[in-house]
Amino acid sequence: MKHTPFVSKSADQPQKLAALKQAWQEWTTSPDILARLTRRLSTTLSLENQLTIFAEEAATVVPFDSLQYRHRIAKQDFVFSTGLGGPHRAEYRLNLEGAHFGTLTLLRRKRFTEEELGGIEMLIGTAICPIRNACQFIALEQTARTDALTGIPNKRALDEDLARTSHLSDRHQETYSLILLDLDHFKAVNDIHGHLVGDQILRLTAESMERTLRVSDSIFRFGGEEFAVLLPHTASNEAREVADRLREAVTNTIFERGDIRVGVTASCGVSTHMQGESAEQWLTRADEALYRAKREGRNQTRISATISGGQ
Ligand SMILES: Nc1nc2c(ncn2[C@@H]2O[C@H](COP(=O)(O)OP(=O)(O)OP(=O)(O)O)[C@@H](O)[C@H]2O)c(=O)[nH]1
Repeated sequence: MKHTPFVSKSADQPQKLAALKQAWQEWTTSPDILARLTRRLSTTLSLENQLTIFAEEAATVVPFDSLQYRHRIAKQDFVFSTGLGGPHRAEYRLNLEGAHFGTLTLLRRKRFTEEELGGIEMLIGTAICPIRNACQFIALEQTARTDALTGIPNKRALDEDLARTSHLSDRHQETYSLILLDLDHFKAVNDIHGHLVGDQILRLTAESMERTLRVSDSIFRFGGEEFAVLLPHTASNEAREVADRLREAVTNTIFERGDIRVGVTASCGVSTHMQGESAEQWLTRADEALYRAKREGRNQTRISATISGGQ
């Protein structure tokens, strides 16, 4: 067990505690803008909230017409903008310890004075560490939602999106379908050609599926050789067509190296969200349909039965 040393009370502890109490009162009620900005920024890791706070506080000392921020985080553009802009701009590249954390621009109809520019720099100097933390938090969240092998969203991302989509489907009576696609006899591919070839086929499969889908559709790596596709505004018949197109794309994806040519087929299970159904129940129905596609010979699509019937 870890030994915790006994800490003796120092004689001046009451004074220290009183000083702490006073510092706390000053900290929480301080009219000092930098203290207030620091305190407010420390309450959130959301980059959007931080930029809103920054804009609010900055506007109290340097009025502006628009604040814009842009940064590319984890391969995605993050853009934030308030107001309508103006011809004069004060633009800052946010750099800290050799890394870049976006570009922040203030726009105004009236020219900025030197004093105002100095003031903005002080505010940015105060905000840059929290902004760096928020950028890194977004990047970490993105990594946690991404499959390392294929670079597409992973099962965690699917679970989150399915829960949100079930909710949306119930609230707005919108039609969402889910496809589970599983490569056929993939174990044999690994056994015959090795795991590295198997990995490459999984990457190629993900790429060709992505190319086949609409921008509004989302693809996930659900498990080892299993993918999921979420289709908004899509009923089961249309989803079956998409599933068949995906299977065709997979079949046409051939791995080639030297004399080796490896192709795979895929089976699909489709389910369309039913009112009141949980994400888990929805996913289970797609999985049952996939199981039927496998059992009935593979390289085919099966649709989960709904109230109006299925096949
Ligand atoms: N190369 C590679 N193989 C994987 C990965 N994840 C899972 N697999 C393999 O995928 C195979 C899945 O095998 P099974 O579950 O028996 O399924 P199957 O051989 O595709 O057969 P059916 O699904 O019934 O058609 C196993 O050999 C796993 O090792 C991966 O990331 N890379």
